[in-house]
Formats: sequence, structure tokens, C-alpha cells
Amino acid sequence: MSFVAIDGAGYAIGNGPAIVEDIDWRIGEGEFHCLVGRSGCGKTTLLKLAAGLLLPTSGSIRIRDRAVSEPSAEVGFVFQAPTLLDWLPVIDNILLPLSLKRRVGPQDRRRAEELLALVAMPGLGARYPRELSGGQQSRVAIARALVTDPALLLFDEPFAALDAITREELQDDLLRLCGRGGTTMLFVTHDIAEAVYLADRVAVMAGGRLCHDLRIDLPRPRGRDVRYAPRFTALCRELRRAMDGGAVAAMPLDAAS
Ligand SMILES: Nc1ncnc2c1ncn2[C@@H]1O[C@H](COP(=O)(O)OP(=O)(O)OP(=O)(O)O)[C@@H](O)[C@H]1O
Repeated sequence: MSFVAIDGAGYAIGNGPAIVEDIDWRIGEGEFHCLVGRSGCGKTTLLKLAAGLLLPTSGSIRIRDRAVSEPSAEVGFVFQAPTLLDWLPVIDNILLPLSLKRRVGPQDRRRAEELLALVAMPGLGARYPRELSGGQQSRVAIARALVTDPALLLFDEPFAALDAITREELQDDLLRLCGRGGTTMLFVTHDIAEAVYLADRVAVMAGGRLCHDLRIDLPRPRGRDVRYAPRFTALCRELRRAMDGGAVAAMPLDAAS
């Protein structure tokens, strides 16, 4: 049994054309998968289906063999914009998913402080979002998504608005978080190099369908030097060709696990 199993999933609005169509995809527990594709090809829609924010109009999406029918604490979502609440200090922004459901206690606060340290912002819990850089706000958004200990974490181009250096630092933070194991990640990006650096597997989407998938065989742990390796460039080139329509390959996307 795969951790995430997407079988023939599609989504259309009313009688309109399908926005995503015939998606078959398997994600093994603890794996990091990326989804790349041009603007408007349906990436966000697929992510929303996995989050239970939309329901498929055909096929099915299952997590741990249970159909996804609504948002749940098991699935965290990191959006393109950090969407922090300006009037709450950082620590309360991180605790928000818990405080919306129940009273938070000292143990929750300790956990939030730990998460802040994990995203390289130790001791900054009393600051307000307006006192943070864009990169720091993104880090807080990641900590907030982790506070419920989700089994699956979904990212919708979370670093798109950041400068290249900050982006690389956040990618390294994310790899460090993955190194802790446990959380399965599905990450949407326009950026091919970002996908290759982060992922165990990358799927390419075009016109609402998955048209190519590639296992990333770069060794882990990955550090900055990997970006200059010939294999890294070759993998980026293959994905670029697929995005240009130059390669169509084996589907469905079956995780080895
Ligand atoms: N609620 C909606 N009503 C009508 N059309 C929609 C709706 N949501 C998405 N679409 C259309 O579906 C297509 C896919 O949208 P989606 O946001 O999933 O693409 P995307 O690949 O994430 O794009 P981007 O990379 O620009 O964020 C787009 O053409 C979009 O206009």
C-alpha cells in the first residue's frame, strides 16, 4: 500500500473542461516528490485535491488507504504567500492551527519554540510578522504547517517570491527537516533546479495531465556542491525537455516503496 495513492483523479467545474485529468500517482511514506509544470497547467488544483480542499470529480485520492474527503490535521499546506496574521506574534502564528481547535498549553508552546529553532529562527517567537524578512516569514509558515505533525506536507511554490540566495537557504532548511524523516512531502514549483535539488521523484504536468516522471538518483544528504555536478545538470535538462514536450514517458508514477 502506498502512502498517497491517486488513481485516475480528475477535476472539472460543472460541465467545463477538466482542469486536471487522469492522474495516477503513488507516493511512498517519507518520500519527497515535486510537481513541475508551466503556469496554469493544474498544479495547484492537484495539490488542493490532495489536501481535501477540492474533491475529485473522477477517480480517487487516498492517504493511508482512506479517501480524502475534507481537510484534516494529517495534511499540512504551505501556500505561496506566507499568510501570517499581522496582529499575532510569531509564536502564536505557529500555534494557530492548534488554537483554532483547542486550548494550547505550555507543552504546545515548547513545541512551537522547537519548530522555530528547526527553521533557523531560535528565540524570535515574540516578533511580529512585519518585523521579519520575506524568508523569515516563509520559515514561520513552514513551522506553522509542522505544528500539527502532519503525515503529509503540501507546498505550493512557497519560495517563489524570494531572492535566489534566500531560496537556496530555505531549500537547505527543508532538506534538513526531511532528514528528520517521517513527513511525506509534495512540493509544487516552477523551478526545475529546485525540484531536482529537493526531490526523490519529480513529475511533470502539462495541460492538466502528468506527462513525465523522473526518479532523482542524486545521493543524500545533498549539499550545495550537488548543484554543480554533471548529473544534476543532466537531470535538469531531461526535465526541461519534458516541459518543452520533448519527452513522454512511463506512467503511472509508482514509488518503489
Ligand atoms: N475556480 C476556478 N474556476 C475556473 N477556472 C479555474 C478555477 N481554478 C483554476 N482554474 C483554471 O484551471 C487552470 C489550472 O489552474 P491552477 O491554479 O491549478 O494552475 P497552476 O499550474 O497551479 O498555475 P500557476 O503555476 O500559475 O499557479 C487554469 O487555467 C485556471 O485558470
